[in-house]
Amino acid sequence: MHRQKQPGGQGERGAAYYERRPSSSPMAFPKKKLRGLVAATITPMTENGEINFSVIGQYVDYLVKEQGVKNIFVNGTTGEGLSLSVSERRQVAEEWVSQGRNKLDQVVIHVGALNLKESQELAQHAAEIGADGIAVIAPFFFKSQNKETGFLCVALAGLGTHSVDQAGLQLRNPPASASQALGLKACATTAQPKTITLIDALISFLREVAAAAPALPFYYYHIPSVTGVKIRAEELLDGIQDKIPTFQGLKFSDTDLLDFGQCVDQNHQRQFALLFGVDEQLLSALIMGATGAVGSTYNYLGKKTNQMLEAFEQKDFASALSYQFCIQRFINYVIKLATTLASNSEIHLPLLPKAGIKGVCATMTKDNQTFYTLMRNRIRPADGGRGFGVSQTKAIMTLVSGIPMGPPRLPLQKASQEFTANAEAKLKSLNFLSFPSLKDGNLEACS
Ligand SMILES: CC(=O)N[C@@H]([C@@H](O)[C@H](O)[C@H](O)CO)[C@@H](O)CC(=O)C(=O)O
Repeated sequence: MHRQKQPGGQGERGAAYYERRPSSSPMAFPKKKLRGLVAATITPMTENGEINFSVIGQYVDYLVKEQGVKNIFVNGTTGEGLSLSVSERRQVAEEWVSQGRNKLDQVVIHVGALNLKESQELAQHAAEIGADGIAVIAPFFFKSQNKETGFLCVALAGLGTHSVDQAGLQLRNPPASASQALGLKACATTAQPKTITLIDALISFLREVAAAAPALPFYYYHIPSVTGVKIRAEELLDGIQDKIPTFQGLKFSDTDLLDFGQCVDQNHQRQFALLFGVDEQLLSALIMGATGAVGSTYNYLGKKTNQMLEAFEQKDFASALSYQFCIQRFINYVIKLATTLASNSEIHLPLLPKAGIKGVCATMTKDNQTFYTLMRNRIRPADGGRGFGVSQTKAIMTLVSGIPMGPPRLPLQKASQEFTANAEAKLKSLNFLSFPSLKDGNLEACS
């Protein structure tokens, strides 16, 4: 990033030191492609839930010096972007850009929101403060839907082109009487159904946001488990640059490797950055052709994951696999731990002792066992639907980095002390608190 202090910046803080790039100027291609690890940054908070800007400078240094991570993704899922006000999102973006100057390679700001105006405002702001890219999730309250909009009537002599839809009717095969009533006699026989797909509608939204920052690379942030917008990313990619000229890539936070593989397969000219977002499966995605990765664990397992990338690069697949398995052991442990603790603390049933569900089940009737199993499977932390969420990431990062990340915003709940103690013991047993190399004989620690 090449930012200079300049007077007249329009940052939220009225700061005079943000380089301004006119957001209407065309993007200077080719821009340096986003590669390698990208940490999905946490938004540090004080114990009373306010943003703790004071530690962001220290956080940048930690990522660069201790984890070897020089790209960041701000205000995403891990950063609780959707739990912050627009004003807070602007301030957080400014602080990361400012603190990252001359230290970080790329700062991508997630500007997705439930409404277009806010997204556009944030996109424009990201351009003004000199961010390196913007990313957008699919809006998930009013989701776009597949919709047949009616009938395009083609080549109607004497009538021009009309559609039944324009007249407010949505009939699949309009009877002649309907067409006659509309004065569209020829339409009934020449009409073609016109379908606006969910993807078309989503792209229309994304295009409008991208247009608000035409000088910035644009990334689509695909995270269907959280948004519920279950499109196939490969379909979105088809011809995308014709529709969004600033499109530069995809952040793929999903486990569907068929879909991801097909994204890579159609990226013939290798023009897009295809960034994988499921940290525990990164090696599989690298084999498929991922060009980089965005994730929460790179905040504190960046060094370990970089070792995996290096081994992969050198075609030392056995070592790469060992690193991936080590990382999986930790993530798998945390998923199970968080899920079990959530079950124990959220079900207030008289029979539940400290021993946990397993212990209870041994002494239960079959019906009760089934009930507990059902409850256990239903209970998940609110963030992401699985055991690994923002609360856990904040607790682990605090532990590993020593930088206080604070609690998450409501409705998320702070991870319990029990969680933190167990996670710490696991990190120690895996030697993850000192990040040694596998090649130095630490394989045992991971096994
Ligand atoms: C659902 C979720 O939060 N996924 C994480 C992963 O990094 C995830 O924490 C990790 O793979 C552990 O499961 C990222 O994809 C999210 C992310 O990049 C972001 O915070 O924007």
